[in-house]
Amino acid sequence: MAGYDAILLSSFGGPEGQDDVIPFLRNVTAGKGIPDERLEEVAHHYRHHGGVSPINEQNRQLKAALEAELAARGIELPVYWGNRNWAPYFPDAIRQAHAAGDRRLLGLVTSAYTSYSGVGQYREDFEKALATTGLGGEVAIDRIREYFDHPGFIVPLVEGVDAARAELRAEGIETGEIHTMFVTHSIPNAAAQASGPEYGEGGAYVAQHLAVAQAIVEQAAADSPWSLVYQSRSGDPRTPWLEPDINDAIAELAAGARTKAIVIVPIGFVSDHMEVVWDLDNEAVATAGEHGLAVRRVATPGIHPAFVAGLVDLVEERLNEVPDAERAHLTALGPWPDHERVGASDAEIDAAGQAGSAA
Ligand SMILES: CC1=C(CCC(=O)O)c2cc3nc(cc4[nH]c(cc5[nH]c(cc1n2)c(C)c5CCC(=O)O)c(CCC(=O)O)c4C)C(CCC(=O)O)=C3C
Ligand SMILES: [Fe+2]
Repeated sequence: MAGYDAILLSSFGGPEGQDDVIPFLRNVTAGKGIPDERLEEVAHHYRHHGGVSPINEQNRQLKAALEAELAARGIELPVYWGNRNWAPYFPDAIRQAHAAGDRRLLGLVTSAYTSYSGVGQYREDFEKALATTGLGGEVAIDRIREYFDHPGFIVPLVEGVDAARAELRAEGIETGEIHTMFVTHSIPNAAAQASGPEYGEGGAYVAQHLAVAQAIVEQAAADSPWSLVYQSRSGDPRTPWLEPDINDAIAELAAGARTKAIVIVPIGFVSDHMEVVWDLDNEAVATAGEHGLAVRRVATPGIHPAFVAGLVDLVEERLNEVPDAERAHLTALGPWPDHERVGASDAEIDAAGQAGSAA
């Protein structure tokens, strides 16, 4: 059995009051060239919600749910929580783990797909946090694989699609009149390509989302039209990002005679955070209404028991060093490979441990 001492729940972080909004946005956008206009617009989304992003509370709940599931399975691993952009920050979480004697951390990232934001940047975050704390020779962080096609992630979405379609049919809308619209975060075309050029146009990022949409359509037996669309673009307007935008896609669908309702399925995010409650529940739902379409927005996995259980399955997969051939996955792309360790080697950890106990 591979040795791990603890889980590091790793996330984005969000503001928890009006005074946090601008400092948070400065953390997110440091050196990224987001236009001021876009920042003001995004600040307004947070301001409208009292300056509070839902994401931290969702992570507190996820941490508690993971702890309960681990305890129920008799797995004695503490869960630490660290973020990229807001407290509790990664260096604090790592210091806390180290102080408790925990050295080998298994990073559980709240991001299901391959992208710079979801993978490369977390790796850099871990490296920076180990450098900041000076613990790079004593603490190791292994990261759990991308879990976009793990049943724990897909099953809650299938349930949501089923329920939304049943509701619409109960209102007299026929199956063929319902369009299932899968939506994820737009990223620059070049960034999508860089996520895995061997996967063709749009790289691994687009390939993974298309595969997830297809898997959900199959499992939900949603035999009506569907598409993959994008939300929340930012950056310089002259830079090409993944399209179509969800609002444009809704307007185009409404122009045809066939569609009477859309089911919006946010497959890009693991919880209902600000991009979901603002860009989807506010803007996209309003766009659908303006075009006379009925609309349902499916919940993200959040703390659905199947998702929590799936995450703990992913932890067990690493603890038990389960071979690739036996790893759960629902698309032909999976199981996605594990990542290289960040920080200390086992030999360094053992050596530092002995030095510590000798002192
Ligand atoms: C792929 C992806 C994920 C999913 C994977 C992952 O989880 O990482 C994600 C998650 C999130 N993004 C979030 C918030 C923001 N993202 C921004 C900016 C950007 N995101 C991008 C992509 C992604 N973002 C990109 C290409 C940019 C442009 C600048 C850049 O190249 O980085 C900005 C700046 C303003 C703006 O441009 O919108 C904000 C405030 C929150 C927290 C929400 C809350 O508070 O509830 C979460 C979970
Ligand atoms: Fe983002």
